[in-house]
Amino acid sequence: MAGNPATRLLRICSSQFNFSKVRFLPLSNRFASYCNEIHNLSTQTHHSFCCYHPKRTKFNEFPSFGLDFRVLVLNKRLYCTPVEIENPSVSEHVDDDNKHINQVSASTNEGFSHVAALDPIELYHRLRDGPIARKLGLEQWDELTEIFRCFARSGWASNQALAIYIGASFFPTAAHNFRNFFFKKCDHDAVEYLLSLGPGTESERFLFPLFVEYCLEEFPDEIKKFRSMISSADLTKPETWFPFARAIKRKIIYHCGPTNSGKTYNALQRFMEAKKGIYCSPLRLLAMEVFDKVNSLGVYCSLLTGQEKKYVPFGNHTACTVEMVSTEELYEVAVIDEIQMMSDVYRGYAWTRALLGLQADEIHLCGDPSVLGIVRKICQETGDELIENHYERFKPLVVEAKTLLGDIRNVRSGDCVVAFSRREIFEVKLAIEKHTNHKCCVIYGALPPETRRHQANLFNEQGNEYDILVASDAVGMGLNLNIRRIVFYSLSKYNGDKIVPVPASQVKQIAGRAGRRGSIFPDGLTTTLHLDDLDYLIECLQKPFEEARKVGLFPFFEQVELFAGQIADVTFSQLLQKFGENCRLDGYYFLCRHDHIKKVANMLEKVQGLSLEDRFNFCFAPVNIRDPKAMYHLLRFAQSYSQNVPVSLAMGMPKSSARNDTELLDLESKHQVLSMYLWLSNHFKEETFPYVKKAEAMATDIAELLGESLIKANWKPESRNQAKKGNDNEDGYQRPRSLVKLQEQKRQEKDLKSAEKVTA
Ligand SMILES: Nc1ncnc2c1ncn2[C@@H]1O[C@H](COP(=O)(O)OP(=O)(O)OP(=O)(O)O)[C@@H](O)[C@H]1O
Ligand SMILES: [Mg+2]
Repeated sequence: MAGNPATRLLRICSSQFNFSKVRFLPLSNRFASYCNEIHNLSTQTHHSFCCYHPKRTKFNEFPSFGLDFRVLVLNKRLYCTPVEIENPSVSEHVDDDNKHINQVSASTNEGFSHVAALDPIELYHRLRDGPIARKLGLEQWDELTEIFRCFARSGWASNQALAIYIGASFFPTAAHNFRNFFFKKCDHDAVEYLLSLGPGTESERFLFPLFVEYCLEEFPDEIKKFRSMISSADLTKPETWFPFARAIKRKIIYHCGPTNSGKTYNALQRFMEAKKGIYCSPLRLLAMEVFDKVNSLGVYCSLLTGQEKKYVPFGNHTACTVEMVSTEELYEVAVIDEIQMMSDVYRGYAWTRALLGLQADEIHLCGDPSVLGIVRKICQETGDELIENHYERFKPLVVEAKTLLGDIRNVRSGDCVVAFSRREIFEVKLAIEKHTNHKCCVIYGALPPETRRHQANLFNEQGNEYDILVASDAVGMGLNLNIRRIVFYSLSKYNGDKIVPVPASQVKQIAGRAGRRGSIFPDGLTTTLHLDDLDYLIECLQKPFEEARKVGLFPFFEQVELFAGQIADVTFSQLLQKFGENCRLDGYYFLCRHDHIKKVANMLEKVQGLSLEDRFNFCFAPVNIRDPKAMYHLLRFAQSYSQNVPVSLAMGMPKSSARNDTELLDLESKHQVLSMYLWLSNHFKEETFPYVKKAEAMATDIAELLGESLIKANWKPESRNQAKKGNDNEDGYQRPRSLVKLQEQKRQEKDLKSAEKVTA
């Protein structure tokens, strides 16, 4: 149906129902304009509209809980409350409620059912001012108790109550008091009507408007408090957070396409031509790759990551990690690489912030099409011009149907074997080096970028024996390596909770590392170790990009500080928790997950004397929360900082490269602590972190030791949590098994069992 939601809504109302009154519950800013429009239309259609809100203030003072709104028809009134965009359309709701109305009117023969048609305000006043209770029979009492019990537990009612600033935590109390109020009065008709409806949806919808009136009258303070809290946790309209960027009419160019299609290359061409440019990378390693490449082409470019600043004199260009980008400087050209990361549950906010906040005449976004729809909407809101450039892969990626037949000994020169855990990576390396003549380089997340780069170079260079790369998904984004074929060792990974299939988008990204244009293998191949996994690989590669429905946001410190002013006596971690529960977001934004931040916040709780801002910043330090040593050092750093004493490194330099996996893990851990020190020195007063030079030198040495260790590494891996035992025996070679297949078998067994149960 054409027209905006308000017009559509009104058309539905006028054509299907003969309403005399339409009543709105408090709504969003955006909804205010709908309301006004409905108001105007009401005069044209001769319907009378009663617009309602708790504080009798203007509509445009109401907050939003979403972009769209939900319409409920109750007792011949239309209730509109905002809902998330993916909820069913207006007309569906109206149709549903139409049924309800029909049911209600079908029972109007009963003497009591006229209460259903009463104005809820009128009915509420009747209850409030009426005489004290009539006696209820035991059965009636029980039934009515059950009806109110259902109401107090109703997710629907609790959700709707947010619109009048009854928070989810207060809702049960409010519902309990409302129940007592109702029982005290026990208006005959209302009770009879409720008993005729019984517990459930219909009684909830009958009670809700009365509940609203009751709350507005009884809980003005709670409502006020919740309202202030809500408005201080307002993350709606994030585009307005960057007024300077809004003052510029920016040109956004979306380089949209699959991997290895030249997106970053083309964006970088414009970057290098500009007088001043910034390149935002998802990874330190990729920022370094661009830094090297651009400088080698004669364009002076600096490097900026959380841990390092390399200023190139006279350089007007910077390659940075996306978290580090400044929204205060002016650029001619900015590049935001891997823009689809906006929808990443943990880090998405950094991309969203860059897109909304960058002050640049031209912003080049490179990525797959998954966030194109949202970028279009954002550009409409910011008023920026959007140009879409679509790309195809230079050469198609070919799937090798033969696979490695479950035998890792079938690897060939130029292969990159991808495994999803550190343990597997070393198992693969060990097996390949033991049973073939190949040597392996390794790349995984816990290695410093310098070591990863060193390993990548060793693999890229021809003429040495290191012709196989064994890597984790850390190899997946944007990097250009000399890979002929990507072999998936498995297609399942541990997601922190359980083993799950690797998502299709990630499989595509990783497979896209094979056969890069300009590399010595321009024709890319991909396959799996196991024949059993091949179907899943093909399925992933064929799957169209899924459109992201939301992109990430995270509050600035100032927003958290404002919120903190509304809540007394909570720890910082509780504060973040409460912010998460109460913040308001527009329909296509979500609040990024921050479990790891809360974990750090909890640990730092015992450190006294840190300001809220210091705490906030410490929580973003890059630390592996599962590594107790790293957590211990972070705590120590924070303690020294809070006492304003120079933060020491307190760490000895390892003498030699690792001789076993424990020593390797120790080197990784030590490097991560140094990296954290450097990060903190860049984010806090420099004088409190006086050992930056020493930390840098140690980090470089450890990265080198790690490189040496990896070349020698021929031991069995130990994971940090030595959970599962490997399946290879001591002497011979045992083929690994397909996890996808195992899972599938398990699922089938489970299905079979439950089917047997059913037939039994
Ligand atoms: N027009 C070109 N001339 C020469 N080389 C090019 C050209 N376009 C791209 N390349 C090279 O092809 C390779 C892949 O290009 P690029 O990195 O831009 O791909 P992409 O689409 O960004 O891939 P991904 O999604 O994996 O990041 C790079 O090594 C790049 O230098
Ligand atoms: Mg790229």
